[in-house]
Amino acid sequence: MVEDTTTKVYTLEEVSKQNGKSEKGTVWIIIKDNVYDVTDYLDEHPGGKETIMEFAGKDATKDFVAAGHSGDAKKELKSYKIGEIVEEERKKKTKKADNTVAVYKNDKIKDVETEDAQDSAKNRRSCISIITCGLCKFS
Ligand code: HEM
Repeated sequence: MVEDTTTKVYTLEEVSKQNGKSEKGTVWIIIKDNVYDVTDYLDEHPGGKETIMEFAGKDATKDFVAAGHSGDAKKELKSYKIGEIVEEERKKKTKKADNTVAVYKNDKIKDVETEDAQDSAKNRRSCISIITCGLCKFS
């Protein structure tokens, strides 16, 4: 039998529908652009069912990280992964403008300039240096 290794991708809208209110009562959450089906974990959660239910169908990254979960908790989380968020809707490395990308740094999202933008900034700086030196010579 050939194992299916392709990762399933979901839109934010698809995840938002799995908020525990459907007929099956399925609960999905998003942590760092990964999608987890935690339906069977709710009653086991040492932090309580309601803590997770608050994020049913939503992104729980900030609060999951803020709770300071142990390595064991992170390992456990992995076993509930069912897929990832579609590229265009991911928070990590989402192309923002032509010359910036959003990246995760210390669990905060930050826009950084791409190499092209950094190169053009360097070129601008060296042009200014040449003009300044020229003006100094003639004064
Ligand atoms: C949805 C967001 C989540 C929040 C806000 C959250 C919050 C918390 C909090 C506040 C505690 C501390 C409970 C206490 O000390 O009384 C805790 C413990 C714990 N949580 Fe969560 N939790 C979340 C999701 C999850 C998920 C999805 C898993 C695993 C599948 C998980 C696994 C654990 C474990 C194993 C503990 C025990 C302490 C530890 O090993 O870190 N949690 N959680």
